Amino acid sequence: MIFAQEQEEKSKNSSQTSDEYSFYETKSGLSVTVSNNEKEDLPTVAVLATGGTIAGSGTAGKATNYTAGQLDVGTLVDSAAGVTDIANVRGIQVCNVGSDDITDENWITIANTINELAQDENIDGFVITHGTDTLDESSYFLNLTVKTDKPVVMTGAMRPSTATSADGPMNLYQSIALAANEQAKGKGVMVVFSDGIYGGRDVQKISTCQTDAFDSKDFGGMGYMVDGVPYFYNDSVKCHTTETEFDVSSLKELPKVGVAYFTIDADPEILDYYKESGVQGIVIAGAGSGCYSEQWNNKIDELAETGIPVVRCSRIGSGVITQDDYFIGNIARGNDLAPQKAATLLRLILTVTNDIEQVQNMFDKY
Ligand SMILES: N[C@@H](CC(=O)O)C(=O)O
Repeated sequence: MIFAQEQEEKSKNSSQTSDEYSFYETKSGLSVTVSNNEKEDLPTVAVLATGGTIAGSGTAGKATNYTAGQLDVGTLVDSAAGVTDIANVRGIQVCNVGSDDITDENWITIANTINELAQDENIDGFVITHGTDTLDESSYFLNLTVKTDKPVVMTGAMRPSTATSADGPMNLYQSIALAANEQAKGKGVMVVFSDGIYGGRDVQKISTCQTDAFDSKDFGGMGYMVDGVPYFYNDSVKCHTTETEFDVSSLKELPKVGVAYFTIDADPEILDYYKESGVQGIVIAGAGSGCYSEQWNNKIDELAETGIPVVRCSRIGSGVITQDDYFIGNIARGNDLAPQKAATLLRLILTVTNDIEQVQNMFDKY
Protein backbone atom coordinates (compact mmCIF):
# COMPACT_ATOMS: atom_id res chain seq x y z
CA MET A 1 0.00 0.00 0.00
CA ILE A 2 1.40 3.40 -0.94
CA PHE A 3 0.29 6.66 0.56
CA ALA A 4 3.53 8.39 -0.42
CA GLN A 5 3.28 12.15 -0.57
CA GLU A 6 4.88 12.24 -4.03
CA GLN A 7 2.24 9.99 -5.50
CA GLU A 8 -0.40 12.06 -3.81
CA GLU A 9 1.07 15.27 -5.22
CA LYS A 10 1.39 13.75 -8.69
CA SER A 11 -2.19 12.59 -8.67
CA LYS A 12 -3.46 15.87 -7.25
CA ASN A 13 -1.81 17.76 -10.06
CA SER A 14 -3.36 15.59 -12.73
CA SER A 15 -6.76 13.97 -12.50
CA GLN A 16 -7.20 13.80 -8.70
CA THR A 17 -7.14 10.00 -8.97
CA SER A 18 -4.66 7.18 -9.49
CA ASP A 19 -5.38 3.51 -10.12
CA GLU A 20 -5.17 2.69 -6.47
CA TYR A 21 -6.08 5.89 -4.66
CA SER A 22 -8.40 8.86 -4.80
CA PHE A 23 -7.92 12.13 -2.97
CA TYR A 24 -10.20 14.82 -1.65
CA GLU A 25 -9.66 17.99 0.29
CA THR A 26 -11.00 18.93 3.71
CA LYS A 27 -12.26 22.43 4.49
CA SER A 28 -8.88 23.24 6.03
CA GLY A 29 -7.16 22.23 2.79
CA LEU A 30 -5.76 18.88 3.95
CA SER A 31 -5.65 16.04 1.43
CA VAL A 32 -7.38 12.78 2.36
CA THR A 33 -6.03 9.66 0.62
CA VAL A 34 -8.65 6.96 0.04
CA SER A 35 -7.93 3.49 -1.32
CA ASN A 36 -10.06 2.65 -4.35
CA ASN A 37 -10.33 -0.87 -2.93
CA GLU A 38 -11.87 -0.20 0.45
CA LYS A 39 -13.61 -3.32 1.74
CA GLU A 40 -17.26 -2.86 2.63
CA ASP A 41 -17.14 -5.31 5.52
CA LEU A 42 -14.29 -3.49 7.30
CA PRO A 43 -14.53 -0.36 9.46
CA THR A 44 -12.75 2.72 8.10
CA VAL A 45 -10.25 4.70 10.15
CA ALA A 46 -8.72 8.07 9.21
CA VAL A 47 -5.10 8.41 10.33
CA LEU A 48 -3.95 12.01 10.84
CA ALA A 49 -0.15 12.15 10.98
CA THR A 50 1.69 15.04 12.62
CA GLY A 51 5.30 13.75 12.87
CA GLY A 52 7.22 12.86 16.03
CA THR A 53 9.56 9.98 16.73
CA ILE A 54 7.12 7.46 15.28
CA ALA A 55 7.89 9.15 11.94
CA GLY A 56 11.56 9.67 12.81
CA SER A 57 14.66 8.19 11.23
CA GLY A 58 18.34 8.09 12.12
CA THR A 59 21.27 5.73 12.48
CA ALA A 60 20.19 2.11 11.93
CA GLY A 61 19.58 0.37 15.25
CA LYS A 62 19.94 3.45 17.49
CA ALA A 63 17.20 4.93 19.65
CA THR A 64 18.65 8.45 20.05
CA ASN A 65 20.01 11.23 17.84
CA TYR A 66 17.49 10.82 15.08
CA THR A 67 15.36 13.35 13.21
CA ALA A 68 11.67 13.38 14.09
CA GLY A 69 8.98 13.79 11.43
CA GLN A 70 10.62 12.17 8.39
CA LEU A 71 8.17 9.45 7.30
CA ASP A 72 4.87 10.31 5.66
CA VAL A 73 1.51 8.92 6.70
CA GLY A 74 1.52 6.27 3.96
CA THR A 75 4.86 4.86 5.03
CA LEU A 76 3.68 4.80 8.65
CA VAL A 77 0.53 2.89 7.79
CA ASP A 78 2.55 0.46 5.66
CA SER A 79 4.79 -0.25 8.63
CA ALA A 80 1.88 -1.54 10.74
CA ALA A 81 1.79 -5.08 9.34
CA GLY A 82 -1.66 -6.64 9.11
CA VAL A 83 -3.53 -3.38 9.62
CA THR A 84 -5.33 -3.56 6.28
CA ASP A 85 -6.93 -6.83 7.43
CA ILE A 86 -8.70 -5.04 10.29
CA ALA A 87 -9.61 -1.65 8.77
CA ASN A 88 -9.72 0.47 5.66
CA VAL A 89 -7.24 3.24 6.38
CA ARG A 90 -7.43 6.76 4.99
CA GLY A 91 -4.32 8.94 5.35
CA ILE A 92 -4.02 12.65 6.13
CA GLN A 93 -0.71 14.45 6.62
CA VAL A 94 -1.44 17.38 8.94
CA CYS A 95 2.21 18.38 9.41
CA ASN A 96 5.48 16.53 9.96
CA VAL A 97 7.24 18.01 12.98
CA GLY A 98 8.62 17.08 16.38
CA SER A 99 5.84 17.62 18.89
CA ASP A 100 7.69 20.46 20.62
CA ASP A 101 6.87 22.41 17.45
CA ILE A 102 3.15 21.63 17.45
CA THR A 103 1.19 24.90 17.62
CA ASP A 104 -2.30 26.03 18.58
CA GLU A 105 -2.94 26.38 14.85
CA ASN A 106 -2.17 22.65 14.40
CA TRP A 107 -4.48 21.82 17.31
CA ILE A 108 -7.34 23.79 15.80
CA THR A 109 -6.77 22.22 12.37
CA ILE A 110 -6.83 18.69 13.82
CA ALA A 111 -9.98 19.32 15.87
CA ASN A 112 -11.80 20.93 12.95
CA THR A 113 -10.71 18.19 10.53
CA ILE A 114 -11.97 15.45 12.85
CA ASN A 115 -15.21 17.35 13.44
CA GLU A 116 -15.71 17.66 9.69
CA LEU A 117 -14.81 14.05 8.84
CA ALA A 118 -16.86 12.67 11.73
CA GLN A 119 -19.94 13.75 9.75
CA ASP A 120 -18.94 11.22 7.05
CA GLU A 121 -20.84 8.03 7.78
CA ASN A 122 -18.15 6.04 5.98
CA ILE A 123 -15.52 6.96 8.59
CA ASP A 124 -15.76 5.03 11.86
CA GLY A 125 -12.83 6.32 13.89
CA PHE A 126 -9.68 8.42 14.00
CA VAL A 127 -6.03 7.95 14.91
CA ILE A 128 -3.57 10.79 15.36
CA THR A 129 0.15 10.03 15.29
CA HIS A 130 2.08 12.56 17.36
CA GLY A 131 5.41 13.08 19.08
CA THR A 132 5.43 11.93 22.68
CA ASP A 133 6.85 15.09 24.26
CA THR A 134 3.62 17.08 24.15
CA LEU A 135 1.17 14.28 23.37
CA ASP A 136 -0.45 14.68 26.80
CA GLU A 137 -1.28 18.34 26.04
CA SER A 138 -2.71 17.60 22.59
CA SER A 139 -4.76 14.65 23.88
CA TYR A 140 -6.37 16.90 26.50
CA PHE A 141 -7.00 19.69 23.98
CA LEU A 142 -8.70 17.27 21.57
CA ASN A 143 -10.61 15.59 24.41
CA LEU A 144 -12.18 19.00 25.03
CA THR A 145 -12.77 20.09 21.43
CA VAL A 146 -13.70 17.15 19.19
CA LYS A 147 -17.45 16.80 18.90
CA THR A 148 -18.07 13.17 18.13
CA ASP A 149 -18.70 9.85 19.85
CA LYS A 150 -16.60 8.08 17.23
CA PRO A 151 -13.35 6.78 18.71
CA VAL A 152 -10.38 9.17 18.58
CA VAL A 153 -7.06 7.58 19.51
CA MET A 154 -3.61 9.15 19.74
CA THR A 155 -0.28 7.36 19.63
CA GLY A 156 3.42 7.82 19.01
CA ALA A 157 6.66 6.01 19.66
CA MET A 158 9.73 6.27 21.81
CA ARG A 159 12.03 4.74 19.21
CA PRO A 160 12.40 6.08 15.67
CA SER A 161 11.40 3.89 12.74
CA THR A 162 15.08 3.01 12.11
CA ALA A 163 15.76 1.71 15.65
CA THR A 164 16.02 -1.96 16.53
CA SER A 165 12.61 -3.02 17.88
CA ALA A 166 10.96 0.26 16.89
CA ASP A 167 7.74 0.53 18.91
CA GLY A 168 5.82 2.70 16.42
CA PRO A 169 4.34 -0.01 14.16
CA MET A 170 2.74 -1.96 17.03
CA ASN A 171 1.47 1.23 18.72
CA LEU A 172 -0.09 2.28 15.42
CA TYR A 173 -1.60 -1.16 14.78
CA GLN A 174 -3.19 -1.22 18.25
CA SER A 175 -4.47 2.35 17.83
CA ILE A 176 -6.11 1.65 14.48
CA ALA A 177 -7.66 -1.51 15.94
CA LEU A 178 -9.05 0.50 18.87
CA ALA A 179 -10.35 3.31 16.64
CA ALA A 180 -12.12 0.66 14.52
CA ASN A 181 -13.79 -0.94 17.54
CA GLU A 182 -17.41 -0.20 18.53
CA GLN A 183 -16.51 -0.57 22.22
CA ALA A 184 -14.28 2.50 21.99
CA LYS A 185 -17.18 4.84 21.15
CA GLY A 186 -18.05 7.71 23.49
CA LYS A 187 -15.03 7.36 25.74
CA GLY A 188 -13.37 10.66 24.88
CA VAL A 189 -9.95 10.93 23.28
CA MET A 190 -7.72 8.00 24.23
CA VAL A 191 -3.98 7.41 24.01
CA VAL A 192 -2.68 3.95 23.15
CA PHE A 193 0.90 3.28 24.11
CA SER A 194 2.82 0.09 24.80
CA ASP A 195 -0.41 -1.95 24.93
CA GLY A 196 -2.07 0.40 27.44
CA ILE A 197 -5.20 2.51 26.81
CA TYR A 198 -5.21 5.87 28.64
CA GLY A 199 -7.73 8.70 28.92
CA GLY A 200 -6.68 11.84 27.02
CA ARG A 201 -7.33 13.98 30.10
CA ASP A 202 -5.39 11.96 32.62
CA VAL A 203 -2.50 10.59 30.61
CA GLN A 204 1.03 11.93 31.08
CA LYS A 205 4.43 11.11 29.72
CA ILE A 206 6.30 9.52 32.61
CA SER A 207 9.62 8.42 31.11
CA THR A 208 12.17 10.21 28.95
CA CYS A 209 13.50 6.98 27.48
CA GLN A 210 11.49 3.82 28.11
CA THR A 211 8.98 2.47 25.60
CA ASP A 212 6.35 2.17 28.34
CA ALA A 213 6.40 5.95 28.55
CA PHE A 214 2.80 6.88 29.46
CA ASP A 215 0.58 6.47 32.48
CA SER A 216 -2.40 8.14 34.10
CA LYS A 217 -0.87 9.23 37.38
CA ASP A 218 -3.04 8.24 40.32
CA PHE A 219 -5.89 6.74 38.32
CA GLY A 220 -4.32 3.99 36.22
CA GLY A 221 -5.16 3.34 32.61
CA MET A 222 -8.53 2.66 30.97
CA GLY A 223 -7.50 -0.78 29.81
CA TYR A 224 -5.24 -2.86 27.59
CA MET A 225 -4.89 -3.59 23.91
CA VAL A 226 -3.87 -7.16 23.22
CA ASP A 227 -3.32 -8.03 19.57
CA GLY A 228 -5.89 -5.52 18.40
CA VAL A 229 -8.52 -6.41 21.02
CA PRO A 230 -9.47 -3.83 23.68
CA TYR A 231 -10.03 -4.79 27.32
CA PHE A 232 -11.61 -1.87 29.21
CA TYR A 233 -11.66 -1.47 33.01
CA ASN A 234 -11.97 2.31 33.73
CA ASP A 235 -13.70 5.39 32.29
CA SER A 236 -12.93 9.04 32.92
CA VAL A 237 -15.69 10.74 34.95
CA LYS A 238 -14.89 14.22 33.63
CA CYS A 239 -16.87 15.86 30.79
CA HIS A 240 -15.34 15.52 27.34
CA THR A 241 -15.96 15.82 23.58
CA THR A 242 -19.69 16.33 22.92
CA GLU A 243 -20.26 17.41 26.54
CA THR A 244 -18.00 20.48 26.49
CA GLU A 245 -18.79 24.10 25.65
CA PHE A 246 -15.57 24.68 23.72
CA ASP A 247 -15.95 25.51 20.03
CA VAL A 248 -12.79 26.14 18.01
CA SER A 249 -14.46 26.06 14.59
CA SER A 250 -13.95 29.77 13.91
CA LEU A 251 -10.69 30.28 15.80
CA LYS A 252 -7.26 30.84 14.24
CA GLU A 253 -5.37 30.83 17.53
CA LEU A 254 -5.85 30.42 21.28
CA PRO A 255 -5.27 32.92 24.08
CA LYS A 256 -1.70 32.80 25.42
CA VAL A 257 -1.02 31.45 28.89
CA GLY A 258 2.26 31.52 30.82
CA VAL A 259 3.44 28.78 33.19
CA ALA A 260 5.64 29.92 36.10
CA TYR A 261 7.61 27.25 37.96
CA PHE A 262 8.20 27.94 41.64
CA THR A 263 11.43 26.84 43.39
CA ILE A 264 13.24 28.07 46.50
CA ASP A 265 14.31 31.68 45.85
CA ALA A 266 12.45 31.79 42.49
CA ASP A 267 12.19 35.42 41.38
CA PRO A 268 8.54 36.63 41.45
CA GLU A 269 9.43 39.12 38.67
CA ILE A 270 8.64 36.28 36.25
CA LEU A 271 5.01 37.10 36.98
CA ASP A 272 5.54 40.74 35.93
CA TYR A 273 7.23 39.50 32.80
CA TYR A 274 4.21 37.41 31.95
CA LYS A 275 1.85 40.32 32.66
CA GLU A 276 3.85 42.63 30.39
CA SER A 277 4.20 40.04 27.63
CA GLY A 278 0.41 40.08 27.25
CA VAL A 279 -0.57 36.62 28.45
CA GLN A 280 -4.24 36.28 29.33
CA GLY A 281 -3.74 33.71 32.07
CA ILE A 282 -0.99 32.29 34.28
CA VAL A 283 -0.53 28.78 35.66
CA ILE A 284 1.73 28.33 38.68
CA ALA A 285 3.66 25.06 38.98
CA GLY A 286 3.76 25.37 42.73
CA ALA A 287 5.54 23.28 45.35
CA GLY A 288 3.59 20.62 47.27
CA SER A 289 -0.13 21.32 47.09
CA GLY A 290 0.30 24.31 44.77
CA CYS A 291 2.27 26.45 47.23
CA TYR A 292 4.74 29.30 46.82
CA SER A 293 6.56 31.91 48.90
CA GLU A 294 5.16 35.00 50.58
CA GLN A 295 6.86 37.13 47.91
CA TRP A 296 5.03 35.22 45.17
CA ASN A 297 1.80 35.39 47.13
CA ASN A 298 2.08 39.20 47.36
CA LYS A 299 2.98 39.53 43.68
CA ILE A 300 0.02 37.36 42.66
CA ASP A 301 -2.25 39.49 44.87
CA GLU A 302 -0.94 42.64 43.10
CA LEU A 303 -1.72 41.01 39.74
CA ALA A 304 -5.39 40.66 40.74
CA GLU A 305 -6.17 44.19 39.52
CA THR A 306 -5.27 43.16 35.95
CA GLY A 307 -8.03 40.51 36.00
CA ILE A 308 -5.59 37.89 34.70
CA PRO A 309 -6.68 34.53 36.17
CA VAL A 310 -3.92 32.69 38.01
CA VAL A 311 -4.30 28.93 38.44
CA ARG A 312 -2.47 27.10 41.22
CA CYS A 313 -1.12 23.68 40.27
CA SER A 314 1.60 21.43 41.63
CA ARG A 315 4.97 20.40 40.27
CA ILE A 316 4.58 17.06 42.12
CA GLY A 317 2.49 15.16 39.56
CA SER A 318 0.11 13.51 42.01
CA GLY A 319 -2.74 14.61 44.29
CA VAL A 320 -5.28 17.42 44.19
CA ILE A 321 -5.09 21.16 45.00
CA THR A 322 -7.56 22.05 47.73
CA GLN A 323 -8.71 25.47 49.01
CA ASP A 324 -6.01 27.21 51.10
CA ASP A 325 -6.96 30.65 52.45
CA TYR A 326 -3.33 31.72 52.72
CA PHE A 327 -3.17 32.16 48.93
CA ILE A 328 -4.74 35.42 47.78
CA GLY A 329 -5.43 37.17 44.47
CA ASN A 330 -7.45 36.36 41.38
CA ILE A 331 -6.75 32.67 41.78
CA ALA A 332 -8.32 29.31 40.99
CA ARG A 333 -7.21 25.77 41.84
CA GLY A 334 -6.07 23.51 39.03
CA ASN A 335 -7.72 20.41 40.52
CA ASP A 336 -5.39 17.44 39.92
CA LEU A 337 -4.06 18.71 36.60
CA ALA A 338 -0.36 18.92 35.83
CA PRO A 339 0.71 22.48 34.94
CA GLN A 340 0.94 21.76 31.19
CA LYS A 341 -2.56 20.27 31.23
CA ALA A 342 -3.90 23.19 33.26
CA ALA A 343 -2.41 25.57 30.68
CA THR A 344 -4.22 23.69 27.90
CA LEU A 345 -7.56 23.92 29.71
CA LEU A 346 -7.03 27.56 30.71
CA ARG A 347 -6.38 28.53 27.08
CA LEU A 348 -9.72 27.00 26.13
CA ILE A 349 -11.55 28.50 29.11
CA LEU A 350 -10.25 31.94 28.12
CA THR A 351 -12.06 31.59 24.78
CA VAL A 352 -15.26 31.62 26.85
CA THR A 353 -14.62 33.66 30.04
CA ASN A 354 -11.97 35.07 32.37
CA ASP A 355 -14.30 35.32 35.33
CA ILE A 356 -12.47 33.55 38.16
CA GLU A 357 -15.52 31.75 39.53
CA GLN A 358 -16.35 30.34 36.13
CA VAL A 359 -12.69 29.46 35.62
CA GLN A 360 -12.82 27.47 38.87
CA ASN A 361 -16.08 25.76 37.87
CA MET A 362 -14.53 24.62 34.61
CA PHE A 363 -11.42 23.33 36.37
CA ASP A 364 -13.74 21.26 38.55
CA LYS A 365 -15.80 20.08 35.58
CA TYR A 366 -13.11 19.17 33.03
N1 LIG B 1 10.89 14.81 20.44
C1 LIG B 1 9.95 13.83 19.93
C2 LIG B 1 9.79 12.74 20.89
C3 LIG B 1 8.84 11.68 20.48
O1 LIG B 1 8.13 11.73 19.50
O2 LIG B 1 8.82 10.70 21.21
C4 LIG B 1 8.62 14.52 19.69
O3 LIG B 1 7.92 14.81 20.63
O4 LIG B 1 8.28 14.72 18.55
